[in-house]
Amino acid sequence: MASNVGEPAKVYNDPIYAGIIGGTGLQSFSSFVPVATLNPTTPWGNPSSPISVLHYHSPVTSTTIPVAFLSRHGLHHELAPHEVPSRANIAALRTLGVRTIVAFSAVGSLQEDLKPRDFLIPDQIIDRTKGVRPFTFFEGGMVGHVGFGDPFDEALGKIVSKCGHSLIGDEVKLHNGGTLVCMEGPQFSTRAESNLYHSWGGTAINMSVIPEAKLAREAEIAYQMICMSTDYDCWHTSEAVTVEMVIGNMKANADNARRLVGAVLDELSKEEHQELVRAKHLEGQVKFAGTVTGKEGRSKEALERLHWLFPGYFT
Ligand SMILES: CSC[C@H]1O[C@H](OP(=O)(O)O)[C@H](O)[C@@H]1O
Ligand SMILES: Nc1ncnc2[nH]cnc12
Repeated sequence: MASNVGEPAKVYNDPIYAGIIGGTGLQSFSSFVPVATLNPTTPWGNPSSPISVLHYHSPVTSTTIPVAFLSRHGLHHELAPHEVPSRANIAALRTLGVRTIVAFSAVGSLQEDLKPRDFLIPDQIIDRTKGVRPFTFFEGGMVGHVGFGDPFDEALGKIVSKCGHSLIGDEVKLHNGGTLVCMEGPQFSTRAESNLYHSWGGTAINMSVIPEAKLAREAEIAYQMICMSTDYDCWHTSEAVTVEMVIGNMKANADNARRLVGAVLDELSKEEHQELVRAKHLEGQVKFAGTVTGKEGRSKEALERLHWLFPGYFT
């Protein structure tokens, strides 16, 4: 509930089905109305940042929907890609009710056609992280295997793809489909690596989609990343990527990101998408995917953690 003294409240009692994860250059969403600031804790620690509950009023459906916003690298970008507590982020969002996440990322382009400031809705991932980030909820005495052949949610991806009309600027394009390479970082790629990813047909590169997308799948959350191209990495003949380049292009494009989210929320607030926003198509999947471990082999600690995330799923 919103407090009436001008400050956002510290609790919010209604379910929040839609979540936004902001990345580099997108640490807040000031165009929506802040109604609560939540500081949840989880069995996997604290999320990257407080979670802001924002109200979005859709001019298309004349409804107001609550959205949970979380800043991936912290409020001031203090967390490196390998330090992002993705399990806590996804677990905290799920526990608030979130079943649909649109996640933003600044990416380097691996193909000529994807120009800096263009948007990309990827549909595949190549994982080049190094295994140093915690990447599953299922460990320590409870094994689980979820499908990840299509790492993004197809239905949600289609909705986001339909919203390209919201972007302004003659040159700005929204590209549908493509392969996102996720590297470990925090250093950018070598030129040999960048050439390799380009030759593989990778579309873009970042340091964030793994393990976020894997954990969202484990948490039965429909997840789509929206990539904003900021540079041509270093395979291209133009100037090699620098942080200034990334931040500069992100700042220039932040308005477009907000417009795109507005258009996506206009769609998601339609009656016909209510099952999707609640990820009804994913509900219960993990109950079966997570029953590999026989009852005698299940550890009490793992069961307790999973019970927190999926009450009633595992005994
Ligand atoms: C600041 S350049 C590299 C950094 O930018 C991207 O962050 P995010 O995905 O959170 O927007 C990329 O993944 C790297 O973490
Ligand atoms: N070139 C690049 N490599 C990895 N992550 C990035 N994020 C933005 N540009 C990037």
